[in-house]
Amino acid sequence: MTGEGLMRGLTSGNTETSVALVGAPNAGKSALFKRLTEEYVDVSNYPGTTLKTTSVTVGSTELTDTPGINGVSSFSEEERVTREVILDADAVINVVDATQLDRDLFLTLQLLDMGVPTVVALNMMDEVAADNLELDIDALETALGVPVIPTVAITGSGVNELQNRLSEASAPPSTPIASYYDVLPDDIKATRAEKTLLIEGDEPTARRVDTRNLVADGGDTSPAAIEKRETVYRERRTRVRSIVETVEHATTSGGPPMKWLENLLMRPATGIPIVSGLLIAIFYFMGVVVAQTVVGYTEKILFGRYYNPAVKTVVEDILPPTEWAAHVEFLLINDNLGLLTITVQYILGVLVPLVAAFYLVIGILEDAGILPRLAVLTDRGLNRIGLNGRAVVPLIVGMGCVTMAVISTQMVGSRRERLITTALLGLAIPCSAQIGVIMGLLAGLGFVWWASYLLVLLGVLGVAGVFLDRVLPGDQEALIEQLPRLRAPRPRNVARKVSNRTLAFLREAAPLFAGTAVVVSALDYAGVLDAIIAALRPLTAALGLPASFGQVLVLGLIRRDFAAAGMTDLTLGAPQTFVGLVVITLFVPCILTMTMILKEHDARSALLMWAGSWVTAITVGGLAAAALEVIL
Ligand SMILES: Nc1nc2c(ncn2[C@@H]2O[C@H](COP(=O)(O)OP(=O)(O)OP(=O)(O)O)[C@@H](O)[C@H]2O)c(=O)[nH]1
Ligand SMILES: [Mg+2]
Repeated sequence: MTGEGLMRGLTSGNTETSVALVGAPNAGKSALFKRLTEEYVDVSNYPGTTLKTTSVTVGSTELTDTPGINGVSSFSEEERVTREVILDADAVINVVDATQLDRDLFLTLQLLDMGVPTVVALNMMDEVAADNLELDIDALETALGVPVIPTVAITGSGVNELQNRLSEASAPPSTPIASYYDVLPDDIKATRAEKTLLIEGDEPTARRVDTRNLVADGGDTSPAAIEKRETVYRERRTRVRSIVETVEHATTSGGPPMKWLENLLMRPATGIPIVSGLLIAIFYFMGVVVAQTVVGYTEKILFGRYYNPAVKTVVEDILPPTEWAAHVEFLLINDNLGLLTITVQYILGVLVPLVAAFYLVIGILEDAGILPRLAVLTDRGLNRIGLNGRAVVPLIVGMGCVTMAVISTQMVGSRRERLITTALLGLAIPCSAQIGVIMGLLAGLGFVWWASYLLVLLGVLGVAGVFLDRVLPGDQEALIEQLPRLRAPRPRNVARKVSNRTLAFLREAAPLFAGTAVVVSALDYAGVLDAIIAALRPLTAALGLPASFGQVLVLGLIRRDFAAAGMTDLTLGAPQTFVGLVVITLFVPCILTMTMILKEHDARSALLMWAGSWVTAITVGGLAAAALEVIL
């Protein structure tokens, strides 16, 4: 679209007109917003994608994308946000899902009752035919008394006409609700919108308009007000039903095309096997294909064989043979965390593939409408450890890569649950790099050791989950998911998301990680790491392990798989190996993960998790060593 006004007719002079896209969750508001403004916003196949408003000015029109709502009352945070935008807007584009008229027209009628100038974008028109429905658009236009424009936001069909007819935005001069206005005091100073909301018992409106005469006491939630609201709602529902009956007709029998799959997914007997299969596939793709094969290649071949040696040669050639240059050289190209070598390798060779793969999988799940279903099916089990079903993806992803999982806690919802998920991930979920080595060592010891290891981990996971659930303030958040229909993911949308999110992630994470790496390198150079190894001697002795295990732990501060690999270099008996493996699994997250925890949470939580891992690892390891002493 070009720079002329979005609403050609409504625009008067240079003053700006504000137009808001308003509609039910998942109706396609953001997809339409993208079409109208060419501005990137997230479009996903689940309700609640948009949580904040986004505004863009095109010509002299400011267009705002809003969080989805089912009505203009002020109950949830999203409803409050959208309500304010509606009250301030000169006009709204009411996005209606054409396959959900019964649900969506309630909001439409409410907007019209409020007298908000409205045009209706009748979206998802492509799915109407697939659902074996037929809509009489002229009849709908007549019934509503405002323009109704059929659209398909993802293809852009109808968008031009929508722009052309925006100037016709209007509301009928009067609607059935007007008959209730006389219950309000005569001298009340309120707009038509405010009067409507008052009758419906909207609290912020009651506070804004002087309602002292309106309700004697008991505020706006008095029984009288609630009764009015219910009457108004009931009548509006009746009007919706009668409109739907006139405009919607079924063509042939049969349901939406993916309905059978939706049914299979929601029935536990079939849903749980399908979802388990899916989770295994995700684990395999992220944990094996990407975290091991792809990253193995980028790390060992691209960086190990070509990039790092080349950079080293160049740096060594350039720097003069002086003492200060030796310091600089260490910071730049040391083999643990050199700023130009290993740090770049971690960011580009490890993080980028992991993060992009994660966003790819999530993008596909989001677009297909699978995420909310995964959450619903796993909700029960996760409730026991203070989480809800939305934590399932991070926990699975964690077995691939804990760093990636910490990022994926973004989808968990409440801060409290994100903290619990992150803490559990950091504590007791080994990442794939570790799992490989650990499984190898355990396989050598035999099944009993393997099973005991698993039991210890699950025990720690359970205890830690229950503990955090108890001590963290706040309540567990119930999972309320409206299930979107299943749709084929759109490659372009997924690709766009992957690149946008990966770049955004890199911009934030790369400097943070580089900073951490320099600090750790400096500590290493100053001999602090060696001092730590020495200081750890009493601890390793208490665990019944040789002093060289201290070295393993210090490697583990940097990367967990370094620690695991370090274990293979030690010659230990079965009980010692077992204790050592338990300790390095529960031990602190790697510095890449710590960087992410720092980015996603606050410094205090990150430090607590880090310290908590030390304590847990040593305590559980010590207990295991003591128990083995008694048993064996
Ligand atoms: N088939 C079809 N799919 C559409 C159409 N418009 C949007 N979608 C898809 O519907 C889903 C929801 O689109 P969004 O634009 O994110 O919906 P929204 O109204 O912004 O949703 P919230 O932000 O959650 O309130 C996405 O998967 C879109 O690709 C359409 O006209 N036809
Ligand atoms: Mg949206």
